[in-house]
Amino acid sequence: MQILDGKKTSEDIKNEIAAEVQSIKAAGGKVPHLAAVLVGNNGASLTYVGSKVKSCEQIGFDSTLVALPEDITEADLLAKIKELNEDDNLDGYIVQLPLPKHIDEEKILLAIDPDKDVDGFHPTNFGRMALEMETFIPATPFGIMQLLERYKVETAGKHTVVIGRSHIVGRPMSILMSRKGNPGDSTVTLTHSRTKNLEEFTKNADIIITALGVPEFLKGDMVKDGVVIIDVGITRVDDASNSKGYVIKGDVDFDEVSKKASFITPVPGGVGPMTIAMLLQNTLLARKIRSRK
Ligand SMILES: Nc1nc(=O)c2c([nH]1)NC[C@@H]1CN(c3ccc(C(=O)N[C@@H](CCC(=O)O)C(=O)O)cc3)C=[N+]21
Repeated sequence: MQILDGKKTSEDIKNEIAAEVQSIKAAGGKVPHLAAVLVGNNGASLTYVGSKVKSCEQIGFDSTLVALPEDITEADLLAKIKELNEDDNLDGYIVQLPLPKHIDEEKILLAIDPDKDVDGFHPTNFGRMALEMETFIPATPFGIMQLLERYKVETAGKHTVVIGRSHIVGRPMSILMSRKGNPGDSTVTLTHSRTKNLEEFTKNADIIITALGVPEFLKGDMVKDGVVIIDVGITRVDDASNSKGYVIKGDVDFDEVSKKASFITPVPGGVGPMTIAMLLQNTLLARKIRSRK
């Protein structure tokens, strides 16, 4: 069994990006600039946005945190987005999800300039991804593809079972694994909350990608020997014995499933850190595309 080490791999990727930033600078070019829009102050969102800002500093990007009040109106948020779209000094930005209930998420995502949409959530970019064109691949799925590539996990002709059909993880993951190329060329089954006899699928899977948010859902008797496990679940579970007051749990019962797996991602330290690295990779791509224009 081999651990797919997202912490280490994300550091490798960040070092590669940092080296590119140095050569951009040496050539007198402009360094990439990423902004994150955060509405309200949800604890997990704050942690995540904070580590993005820290990573930007670490690799030499410019970064801006746009913190807005929980009760901002949809019109004011749209005005802010227009401002970011028009800011020639900014290469890419993300609007941290979920947004407060009084704001229409779809309306916001549609307002983001696709050229600055480093999350890859705009329909233009999602469509480009499905059509195998150059675009911003959503960071979490992109990070998973990088882990599979860098650890040389075989995916061609394999049966990949994705659990969960979210627009951010499950749905794009199912598309990426079925695309031509390596990693890819997989035969994909996309399962979800209405799937009957889920175990029939997981027991026959060569690769399982879970994005469910149910701690330790996937048990040892639900998988076959040699399976490849990608655990995208991150749920904070209260734990008074921990100094933070919580522990982070994945969708996979790691103790049980790791005994049968050929490769497995840990939680924490698996897919999570990769998400941040790939957001930075997308921002570098945004800078390159803008410098061509
Ligand atoms: N517009 C937008 N784009 C996103 O990509 C996006 C989002 N909104 N909203 C929330 C989710 C979640 N997400 C995570 C990224 C990294 C970790 C991460 O680094 N996790 C660490 C643990 C961090 C901790 O202590 O909580 C790990 O797994 O090792 C977690 C979660 C990005 N998301």
